[in-house]
Amino acid sequence: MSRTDPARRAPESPADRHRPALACRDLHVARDRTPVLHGIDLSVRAGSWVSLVGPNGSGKTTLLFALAGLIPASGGIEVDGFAPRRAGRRRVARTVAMMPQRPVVPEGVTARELIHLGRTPHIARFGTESARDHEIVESVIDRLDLHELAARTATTLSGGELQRVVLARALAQEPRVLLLDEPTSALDIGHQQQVLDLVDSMRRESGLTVVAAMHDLTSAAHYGERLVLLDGGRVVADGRPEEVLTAERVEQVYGARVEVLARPDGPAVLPLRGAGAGLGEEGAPGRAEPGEGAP
Ligand SMILES: Nc1ncnc2c1ncn2[C@@H]1O[C@H](COP(=O)(O)OP(=O)(O)OP(=O)(O)O)[C@@H](O)[C@H]1O
Repeated sequence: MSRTDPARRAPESPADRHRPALACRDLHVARDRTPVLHGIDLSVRAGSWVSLVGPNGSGKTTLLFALAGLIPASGGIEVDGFAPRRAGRRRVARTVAMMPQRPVVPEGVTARELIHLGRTPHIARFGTESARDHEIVESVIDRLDLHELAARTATTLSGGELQRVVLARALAQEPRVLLLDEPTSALDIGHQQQVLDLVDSMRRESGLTVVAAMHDLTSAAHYGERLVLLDGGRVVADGRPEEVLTAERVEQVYGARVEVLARPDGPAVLPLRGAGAGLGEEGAPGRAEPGEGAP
């Protein structure tokens, strides 16, 4: 790892580890004049990973946008000691990076140029990129194994390829707080593991604070030391993964029948097939008619 590796940025002191990197109090947000978030209280310790879970439309993206200062909200928000809506855009962007679910990609830029955009808040006005900026970008490309994609036009990348490039842009930003919105939704299982492990190693190495909205409850539980469950724009459970993820709660909130297995890395959530599934279905494995196979 080079000296300019983003993971090596500004190690946190022990005191830093106990202060919240991110906090909101009685947060209310409306989209198109419709109330979406109803009084969210959240305090996230610096250097921790909080997984934000909840059904479609429960308000995860809206909460991430509000925390990043990208949309108006009433109530207090503090990120690394300042209110993002009152701070300048450069200051916010030097502290918070957001990896959106639906990235907007400018026409005609290569993947490498897109990743370089992550350095913008660190470059002086009217200034140019330094050798260090280039080293950071190359280091991120290296860690996410993006060499083969770097020269490609970003709009031609597959959904999963683009998702990794957009994460690279967020990491090149060297944030103290990383907000991830469904960071692995388009990735195969190998790349999911690569991306989540990389973010987790950066969290451990440099005290990066991670808040990640995730639909995969098992990954959310294995990487997050804390789960915050949203439903209808309210926090309905907040705690350690094994406290939040019970089969009863998943059924109540998601309407899903699951089995929750206790695994060494945390709970694993296994969806169960619907009642009657697999009984007498054409070609279903293990299909057996009464009496069939009897000696
Ligand atoms: N720009 C907008 N205008 C109007 N309504 C919006 C807007 N953005 C979000 N909403 C609504 O706000 C609610 C919360 O949406 P949000 O995207 O925050 O949910 P989510 O939990 O991230 O959902 P998903 O898991 O499907 O991504 C939804 O009912 C959504 O339709």
